[in-house]
Amino acid sequence: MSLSPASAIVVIGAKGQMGARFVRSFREAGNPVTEFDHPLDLARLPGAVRGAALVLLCVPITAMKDVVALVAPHLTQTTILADICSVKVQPLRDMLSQTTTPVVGTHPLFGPETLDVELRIAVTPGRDQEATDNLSSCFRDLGFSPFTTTADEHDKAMAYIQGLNFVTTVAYLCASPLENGIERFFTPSFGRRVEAATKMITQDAPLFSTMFEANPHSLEAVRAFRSYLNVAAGGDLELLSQKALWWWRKQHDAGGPAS
Ligand SMILES: O=C(O)C(=O)C[C@]1(C(=O)O)C=C[C@@H](O)C=C1
Repeated sequence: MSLSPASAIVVIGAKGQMGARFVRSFREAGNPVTEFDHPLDLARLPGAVRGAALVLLCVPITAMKDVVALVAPHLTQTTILADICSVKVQPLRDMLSQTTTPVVGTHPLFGPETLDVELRIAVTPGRDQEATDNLSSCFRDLGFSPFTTTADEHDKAMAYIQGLNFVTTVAYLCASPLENGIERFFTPSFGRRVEAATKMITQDAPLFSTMFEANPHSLEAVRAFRSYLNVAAGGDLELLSQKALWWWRKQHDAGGPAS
């Protein structure tokens, strides 16, 4: 069954910031949306799930297993179960192990307030290719830009894009002297770095810590970073700078960065 503006949608975690964003998008497209949040209304849940074309789990990764256990008995062969967690290997495992019906993993690569940029969503097939295709085309109709990947490729990339971004930012700020009056020495480029880190550290730190723990590639990313810090400690910044230039040259290069 393909998803259309007439399809009934259930959003669990609807009062969370991302859940609320998806509720709004589906409603604007005309979809009837039934909202659930913590604590789950177990009297309403079975009927809503049975009549839904899509059950979208917008719950923390730590709650995934328990929430899937409550939803799974009411899923039908025509209902797609999907999540929006920032890692994909573990949530897909939680969904697949407790169901026999269509499953799709997704990760919106933006925040609840992101506007004015391409809103990309990583989509990782779980069970039933048609469900992946349907959900991707539904996201496209809502104005998002979905692309398909595997759970492992996703988690590996996000260990660097999100995990290492967080780890290196907190470690860098901790390593910098925490002294009153240091603001006097701020340069524009350092100011931009602190500004870019503000939401991550002041609001999203628990989210990033949870992602780090749940991503199987986190430690390998930290070790890779540490090996480059060792090169810096040996003084070879020329080598590091040359290698880092790959990020700006990669449009022209066929391969990856020179090792
Ligand atoms: O709020 C933002 O602007 C975000 O980008 C949020 C952000 C991120 O910082 O990486 C946080 C978690 C999601 O998995 C995706 C994006």
